[in-house]
Amino acid sequence: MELKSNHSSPVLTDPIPVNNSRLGIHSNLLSYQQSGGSLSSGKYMTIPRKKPGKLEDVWSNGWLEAMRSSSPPRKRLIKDKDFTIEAAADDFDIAYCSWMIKYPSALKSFDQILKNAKNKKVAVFLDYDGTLSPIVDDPDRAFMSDSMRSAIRDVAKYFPTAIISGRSRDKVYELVGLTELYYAGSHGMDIMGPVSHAESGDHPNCIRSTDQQGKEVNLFQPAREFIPMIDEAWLVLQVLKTLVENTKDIKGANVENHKFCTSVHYRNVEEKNWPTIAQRVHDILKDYPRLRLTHGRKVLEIRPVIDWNKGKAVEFLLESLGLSDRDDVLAIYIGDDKTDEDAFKVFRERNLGYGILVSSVPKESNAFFSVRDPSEVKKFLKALVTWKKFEKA
Ligand SMILES: O=P(O)(O)OC[C@H]1O[C@H](O[C@H]2O[C@H](CO)[C@@H](O)[C@H](O)[C@H]2O)[C@H](O)[C@@H](O)[C@@H]1O
Repeated sequence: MELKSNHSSPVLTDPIPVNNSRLGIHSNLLSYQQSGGSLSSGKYMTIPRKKPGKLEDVWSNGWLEAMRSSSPPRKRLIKDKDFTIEAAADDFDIAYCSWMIKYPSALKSFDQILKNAKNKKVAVFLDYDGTLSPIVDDPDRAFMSDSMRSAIRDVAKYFPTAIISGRSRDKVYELVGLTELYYAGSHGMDIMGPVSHAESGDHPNCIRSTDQQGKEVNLFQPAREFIPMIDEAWLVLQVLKTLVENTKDIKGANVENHKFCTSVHYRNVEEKNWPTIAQRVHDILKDYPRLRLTHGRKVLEIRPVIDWNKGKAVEFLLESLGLSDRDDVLAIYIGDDKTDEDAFKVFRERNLGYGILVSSVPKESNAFFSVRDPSEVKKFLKALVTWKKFEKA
């Protein structure tokens, strides 16, 4: 892929070397001294023992409601004054079908999508978890199937293709393992792309580096225009350590390091302990005004308050690829999570192309179309490739 933009965002080098063994740290795998010096001196920071806040905090600010509604079960619970019953599959299917009037199947609407893609340059943006890999209990085992990998490899032969994930860039690259793609990690705050043209290296936003296999790549940290990212990575590292320490007694809690953001998983935490985990995170964040919280699928995501998200990352990539503000470009974004809504919104507002929501339950979205699950994502990607092959032939 060719990088052409004159986007004003400068680029930083990797500020803090990421030690891969620290990715996906489980709460009880990282030990701390209770007191000590600073991180930079190689010792441990002091983790203040704080007075816990009140549980009312997380009720009143809506965290618990958001936690309960993330990743809803397939069957709906119907609540009555005296009893709770599971809605019958038929009722559920009716609800899903009426929802699909608003968000039609991207597979069934494929001809309509193609009609608009004709004679246009298509760019493909893909979220990772829940989109390319099924949601599983252990984030370290969210593997993509070989057939999905091969579908994406084919897509990248014909279209500029990027993976946009909340995970760290290194982690998502490790999971996908294709050198020909762009990878936007930490919700787009850390972008890596293939070196395909000599001029890419001259790009003002880009520095040349090598990936884990020693292959040359281009690196971008576009949010630098807002704030030095090295400071943010430092802040996230501090909060990560405190989060690990303060959640280690909650069975099933898992804190992941994504370099510019961090995730606190509660998928494996008993629901009765969700208020506790929410309150602990809330108490810690009170001391970090430069960090904010967003909700994902049974995960609390902590990231810098900077005005950067998956939507901005898509805009940045399109511009960098010379595909911005052009009538002959159609972008497609496929994602399943709340953070993907930032991208869907940008797609709608700027008429960039089509957002496709991956969901097997009805939910409100800024996407145009829907698919049920990663297997339908794969079908869609394969169909795109088949169309392009025939168009070229
Ligand atoms: O932007 P994404 O690529 O969708 O990343 C968002 C989060 O994805 C991962 O968590 C989710 O998937 C896990 C594995 O299936 C699942 O166990 C978890 O409950 C989901 O929230 C990742 O582990 C998180 O760090 C990302 O923030």
